[in-house]
Parts: sequence; C-alpha cells; structure tokens
Amino acid sequence: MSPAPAYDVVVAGGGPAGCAAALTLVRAGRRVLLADAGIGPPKVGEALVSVGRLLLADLGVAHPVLDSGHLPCHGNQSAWGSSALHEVDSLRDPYGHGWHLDRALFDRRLRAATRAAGAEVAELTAVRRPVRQPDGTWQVPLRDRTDRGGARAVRCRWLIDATGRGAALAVHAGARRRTGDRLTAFHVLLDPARDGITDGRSLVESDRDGWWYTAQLPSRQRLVAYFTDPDLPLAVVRGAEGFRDRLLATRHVSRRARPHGLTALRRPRRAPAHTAHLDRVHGDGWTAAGDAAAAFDPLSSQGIVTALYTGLSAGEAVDARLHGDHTALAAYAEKVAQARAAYQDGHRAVHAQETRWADRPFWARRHRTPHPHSTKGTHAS
Ligand SMILES: Cc1cc2nc3c(=O)[nH]c(=O)nc-3n(C[C@H](O)[C@H](O)[C@H](O)COP(=O)(O)OP(=O)(O)OC[C@H]3O[C@@H](n4cnc5c(N)ncnc54)[C@H](O)[C@@H]3O)c2cc1C
Repeated sequence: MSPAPAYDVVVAGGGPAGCAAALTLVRAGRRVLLADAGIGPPKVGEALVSVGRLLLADLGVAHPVLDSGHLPCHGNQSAWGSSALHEVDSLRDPYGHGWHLDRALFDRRLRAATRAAGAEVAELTAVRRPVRQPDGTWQVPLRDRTDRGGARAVRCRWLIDATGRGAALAVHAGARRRTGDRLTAFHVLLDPARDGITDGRSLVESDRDGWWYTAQLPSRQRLVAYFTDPDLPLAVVRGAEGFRDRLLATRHVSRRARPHGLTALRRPRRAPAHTAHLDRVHGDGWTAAGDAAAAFDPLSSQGIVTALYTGLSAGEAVDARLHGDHTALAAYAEKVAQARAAYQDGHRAVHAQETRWADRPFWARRHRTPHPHSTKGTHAS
C-alpha cells in the first residue's frame, strides 16, 4: 500500500484565484501546497473594484493585502457612445472606493498571507503534467524555476488549476478552452508626470477600432493601454510611433498622457485580453478557478474579483467533495456559469451603447456576439 499523500490539495498558480482557494482550504483544515511559477511578463490588471475589499475580508486578509502601497480610486471617467466625458464617482458606491493596485505587491502579499495561514507556498515553482495514480491520487511533478533548478514530485488527493488564461492543468486533463473573441491589449507605462500632478481617476475612451484605458499607478507611472483585435489592419499600434500617433489622436486620454512626456515612448507590450472559458470547470480529481475557468474582457474590471470569488468557491467545493459531498462541484460549476452569464449580459449592453462606428469590424463583431460588462469607467455600467 502506498503512503498517504503529503497534501490534500495542490493548487497550481499563486494569483488571486489560487491564493483564495488555498486560503479557504487551509482554513478548513486541509494540507495545501500552493505552487506559483512566476511565469510571464508583469501583470497589467490593476483596478480592483470596491467589492474586492469584502472578498478579501471574507478570506481574512483585507488588512495585510490592502493596507498600504496601493492608490485609492475615487472615480471612473469614460467617453463611450459620445465624445463627452461622464464620471461615476465612488461616493455612490455602497462599498466605497476601489483601488489602483501595485499588482506585484498585491499578489505577493496574498501569497504571504496564504503562507501565514498555514499553506506551504512554493514560489517560482511550476506544476508540470500531473499523473493520475491507480489509487485515485495525483503524482504532481514540480520544477524549480530559480537558479537552483531541479525537479521533484509530490502526491495529493485533488488539484486546483489556477494557472490563469492558459488553464494548463485543465487542458492537460482534457477540458477544452473556448474563446469568444481575440481582444488584445497594447500597453505602455509612462514615466511619472513632470509637473508631479496626478489624477487618481481611471479613464476609458472608445475609438473606431477599439478602446483606450489609462490609470495612474502607485509608482506614479501611468498605464496607457489600447484594446483592439489583432487581425485588424492596425500593425501601426505595435510600434512606438504608431502607438503615440494614435494616442495623440484621442481627445481625453492624450490629455492625461501628455504631462508624462511622450517623446521617448517605448514600444508597447502586448497581452491577450479575450473572453474565454472552459467547457467544464471540474473533472476527475481536478477543479479550475479564476481566469483558468473563465476569463473576461478587462473592460469589465471584474477579473480580480471574479478570481477571488471563484477561488474561494472552488476551495469550499473541493473541501466539501473531499468530505464526500458529490453535489458540491456541480454547484460550483453553476456559480461560474452564473458569473459568466451576468458578464455576457453586461458586455453586450455596454457595447451596444457605442454606435458611432457600427460599420467598423471591431464594433460590428461586438454588436453581433455576446460580450462584457463595464465598471472600468464607462457610464453604462
Ligand atoms: C491587459 C489586461 C488588463 C486587465 N485589467 C484588469 C483590471 O484593471 N482589473 C481587474 O480586476 N482585472 C483586470 N484584468 C484581469 C486580471 O488580471 C485577471 O482576471 C486576474 O489576474 C486573474 O487571476 P488568476 O489568479 O485567475 O490568474 P493570474 O493572476 O493570471 O495568476 C495565474 C498564476 O499562475 C501561475 N502559473 C501559470 N502556470 C503555472 C504552472 N504550470 N504552475 C504553477 N503556476 C503557474 C502564473 O505565474 C500566475 O502567477 C486584466 C487583464 C489584462 C490581460
């Protein structure tokens, strides 16, 4: 007889979803290993909507995670459907203001809080292809991504895939990833404003082939992102000059960007931002959460809170399943389906409000197909 597995659950991915799942499980008394590969470029998602604080409080980590190092966001402006600027301020939000996060700090603190709660947290450690054992446990290969390198394997009873948009483990287990569109972000970080003046409100502005987003970061740098479909004849935004020209053609975003100096603009980075989901969010011995389960258009600003919510719910469902409750995972799948349905209703409604370029492919596609809900500053939320 093989020895008992060292862990009840291995969580792959130490973003908001993985940490929320691991925190929930460890608080339920489960032995948890959270492995985060630290893969990929710095994460761009930085707007945390106000309800995020409640979810973090439910997880018992609101204080360490939000205490300092982030900027409050007291309002969102948008020019959407017309060139006039509309504002939604946080005074009308029952949960108070949102945040512009130092995203790396936010994720780091979440992992530190998960470790403090009792989970084993392996940083810079990638989960490879787990192998199901005849006794129903998983053999999970881990690769150390530090200079030390090296590989080891651990055993567990259940796997949670919180690896983000790639959904590496769920896809390996046979689930299919469905994508709704090809939305792509082209983004730059501008140096702090020369006059030192900052505007803490985020801003969204649509144009004929997509939409712009800008926000001040806690570092005082300014994030400027253009969201469009990469198959459109827009190769021009891929280079620094084309990006700057198009940015300068905007009415509102250019005003926020100019004080930061645009002459030495770097070539924009590119990040996938499409809507996607798995055809099933759980299977034999595994469950997916966060972007791995369902990834939303960033216009919604729902990515981080949905990752926290689905991570927490997945943690509860897996704990119940390990207690022998065979209905828990179906109930979890239903929660994910409801979140997706609400998102798609909102997405469709918000895009329907932008009618100025209905004949342009970017907008025609979104008027035809279901899509996102906006709290990222459009007045249509
Ligand atoms: C351009 C852009 C802008 C966005 N803006 C916002 C915003 O303003 N507000 C908002 O709420 N959301 C925003 N989002 C979405 C938000 O960033 C995501 O929804 C959120 O990060 C999802 O959290 P997650 O934990 O599911 O995945 P992630 O945060 O992607 O974390 C996944 C983790 O898994 C790790 N990993 C990957 N593979 C493995 C492996 N094999 N083994 C171990 N670890 C692994 C990665 O290193 C990573 O740390 C934006 C997204 C994009 C693309």
